[in-house]
Amino acid sequence: MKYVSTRGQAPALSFEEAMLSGLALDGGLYVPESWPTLSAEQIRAFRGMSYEDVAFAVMRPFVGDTFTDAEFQEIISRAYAPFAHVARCPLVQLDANHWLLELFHGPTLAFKDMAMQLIGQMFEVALKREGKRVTIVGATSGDTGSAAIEAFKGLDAVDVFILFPNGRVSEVQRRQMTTPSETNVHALAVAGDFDDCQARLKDMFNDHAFRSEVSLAGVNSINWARVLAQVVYFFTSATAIGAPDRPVSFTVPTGNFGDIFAGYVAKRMGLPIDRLVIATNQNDILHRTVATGAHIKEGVAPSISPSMDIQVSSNFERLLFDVYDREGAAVAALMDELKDGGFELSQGALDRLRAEFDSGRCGEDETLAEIRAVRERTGEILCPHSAVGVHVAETLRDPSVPMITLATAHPAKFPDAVEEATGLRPDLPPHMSDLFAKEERVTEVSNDLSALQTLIRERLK
Ligand SMILES: Cc1ncc(COP(=O)(O)O)c(C=O)c1O
Ligand SMILES: N[C@@H](CCOP(=O)(O)O)C(=O)O
Repeated sequence: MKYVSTRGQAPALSFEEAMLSGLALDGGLYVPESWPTLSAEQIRAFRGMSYEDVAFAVMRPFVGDTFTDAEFQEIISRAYAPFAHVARCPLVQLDANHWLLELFHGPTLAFKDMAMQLIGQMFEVALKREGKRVTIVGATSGDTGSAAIEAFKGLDAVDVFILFPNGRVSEVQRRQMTTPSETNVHALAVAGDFDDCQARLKDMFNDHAFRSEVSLAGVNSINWARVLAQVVYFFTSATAIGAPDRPVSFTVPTGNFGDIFAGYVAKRMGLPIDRLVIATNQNDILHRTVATGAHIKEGVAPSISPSMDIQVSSNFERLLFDVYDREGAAVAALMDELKDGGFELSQGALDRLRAEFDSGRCGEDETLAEIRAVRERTGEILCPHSAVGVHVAETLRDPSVPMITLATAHPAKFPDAVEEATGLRPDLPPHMSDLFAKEERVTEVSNDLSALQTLIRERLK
């Protein structure tokens, strides 16, 4: 399996090369050159299998000869061992035909662990074998950063720098990033929003001299391996409630479009998904795009679901590549227009988008009301991101088709919003009970590429 850039101007790479290099040299994102498929019989056999065994079967066709089967099985088993739930990500029933997929039982309490724990193991094996050392730089609106730090802290072959928007993550998220004492971890509070952090990260990748000087690597969903690992739970959850013998729909709280793109990949691989529903908070560029065909940036407005405070949705580029018939030049032209504010989808591309995706938006008051309503109706306590998902799912779903909404973070990461909605302040689990007692280590930086590069160079000395 080879990986090609969405902008069509970078060399095709193997899985290992794509994983270790992150962004393509032409500024595009790597995608598989074709979508491998699984038969209905293969998918049906996932029922009753362990998460790890399904993960192996789903991801194997993408990995090529980067890992032997035995090596890959070992990597998967080490990745999911620290999860607090035997199912890794259990389904919880909300009503007769609506389920929550709880993706927050990993060490940092967000769905990012589902992929990041695996990537940590894959990087470790690949770097050891190649005798390489890398500098990981990540951009985060709160959850990717803590998951990356957890997965890579203390590793000899890696330094990890995380850019987060100063003052725009929850206190739990910030402390998860600033309290680890391992010296290979560097938390950088950037004067800007998440889009600024992600833009500076991409600038670093596009500065080819800097990129090779520091052996830059990325673990955001820029990295194909991140998206791939997230495909697995669409299979485990859908087969648990009857796929492939009945179609299932998914609602995904969306920001950078990585998680829902993973659902799209599962569908391309043969999983019978009826609708993929994009759920946004008030930062609703993706909802506006589906509704109107115009993909126009507006400023990021801070919300109570801060991890989705994103207007430049990186992985939307991967979808554009497919809906524009895999023409890199067309995608590159759209990305140029986006720098200047946005673009209009062609009618053909919009039709293809709407053939797969529905979308909805959930405002601040609706988010609080949804947390309250679900608590009263079912006893479940949702984080604000998951509440955005449930609200949109309830508004749009066809009651005759089973709906699975992704619950992307533990409510204790966002206690203020949960308390405002329900009067209850959720507790952190025991392994994080000393989070507020630990000393923080953080560097405040301006939203400036060369300042960031200088800081990274100095820290690496
Ligand atoms: C808790 C939470 N929910 C939802 C999202 C949105 O996921 P994606 O960026 O893959 O669309 C994120 C981060 O992006 C998140 O941290
Ligand atoms: N919500 C994310 C934003 C980055 O997304 P990624 O999937 O590209 O890593 C976060 O919490 O950091």
